[in-house]
Amino acid sequence: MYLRLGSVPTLVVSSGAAARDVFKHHDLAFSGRPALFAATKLSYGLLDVAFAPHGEYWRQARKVYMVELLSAARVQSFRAVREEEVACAVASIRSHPSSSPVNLSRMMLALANSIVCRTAFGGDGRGSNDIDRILAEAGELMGGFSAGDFFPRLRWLHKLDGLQARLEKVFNQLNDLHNKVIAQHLSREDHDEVDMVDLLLRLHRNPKDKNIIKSMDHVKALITDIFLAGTNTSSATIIWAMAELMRNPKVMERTQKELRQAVGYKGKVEESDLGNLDYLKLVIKETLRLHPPAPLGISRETTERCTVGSYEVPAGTRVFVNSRAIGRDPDGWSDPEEFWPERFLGGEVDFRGNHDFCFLPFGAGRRICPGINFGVAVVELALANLLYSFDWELPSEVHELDMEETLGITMHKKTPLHLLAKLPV
Ligand code: HEM
Repeated sequence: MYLRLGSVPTLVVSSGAAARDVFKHHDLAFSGRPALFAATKLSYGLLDVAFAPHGEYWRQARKVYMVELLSAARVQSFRAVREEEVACAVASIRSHPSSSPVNLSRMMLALANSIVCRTAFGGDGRGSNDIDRILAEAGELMGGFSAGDFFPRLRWLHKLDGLQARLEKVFNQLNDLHNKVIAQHLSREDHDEVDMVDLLLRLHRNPKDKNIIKSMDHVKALITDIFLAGTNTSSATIIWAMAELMRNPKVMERTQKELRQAVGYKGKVEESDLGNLDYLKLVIKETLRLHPPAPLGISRETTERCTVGSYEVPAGTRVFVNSRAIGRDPDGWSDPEEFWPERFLGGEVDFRGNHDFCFLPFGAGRRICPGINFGVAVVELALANLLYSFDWELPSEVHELDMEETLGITMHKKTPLHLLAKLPV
């Protein structure tokens, strides 16, 4: 679909066939990102990965993520943090009166925030309402509408409409938070537990890598990315999965049966159990097909002119890959609107867009999400423990769950998910 949004030519990729053409034949040309108003400020002038223009800095900074911060081994090293935080969330649900519904949406966002906070900043990650508030505001500004992004010549308007002032305020709060955390890290002695700030400061001190992490602004920008890309996406996925399971009791029953048989009576699901939970993994894939938490990804921009199908796409075109529409494309999926995890049996469809490009919850190509291991680890462990530890019921006044979605960079369930948690008999 080709549109003109304001003065910006815009292409929306909304079928598996079009996505295949883009990512198989033109991935390089589609690897740019537009320099959006809020993102440019909050990323310290595009020193992050998610919004950095395609080029040498982005390549090197992304390598820092892939090798140092988000590799499978590094994600594994944060296992204790995930297990402790999930256990804490389960304990808090247990202590909640069973006759009153739990606000799972709020709880899962707090859980994702604590996990990301502890892996990035160290410490206990809790009692950080300030961080949650700053991140929520920053995320809202990143995903919100800004006229200057569609009429670049009118960016000066944001001095008058309050957007610039709001952005400055949130940026300063974020920056103060980073300064505090960095100062704490620089002043402490050698210690065993290593967090992401430690790793980036080490790279900053290492002369070999000095050309990548040149300044503290680079450290702050890379950590900001992890927060903004890693919290809402994981919590939204857990909530959509729980909502679908409530609407599909047979799938719920099968998932819980698998879990309780595989884990037995030990009282909690540990990461070492996840390898035996094949059906749970199908449920997560099916959730991401129907409800990709970043349904339009992060907007891209073509770096050169190219031809997609029979259409000329000029350089500088803004591009959205609509993974929500692609996941429901009737040419790629039978009964696409149905929640049916068994469709993924056989396992050849993975998260990396290798199924005729009909399943792209993490994007595809050079700019595919580098946080897949991290995000999936959080979603699997949290969901497994919620389903193992409790039987879930709708509050008596709710007869059917509404599945309305929010608009924005992250697609949440519009009304928070409130459920009754019962201890299994
Ligand atoms: C369920 C969880 C997640 C989903 C569904 C998700 C989805 C996405 C999507 C759709 C993109 C855009 C890719 C593209 O342009 O093709 C993206 C990019 C990105 N994600 Fe994720 N994400 C998740 C979790 C995470 C986590 C946990 C982190 C970090 C800890 C992370 C970090 C990033 C970064 C840095 C980018 C930008 C990559 C680049 O521009 O090179 N994401 N993600």
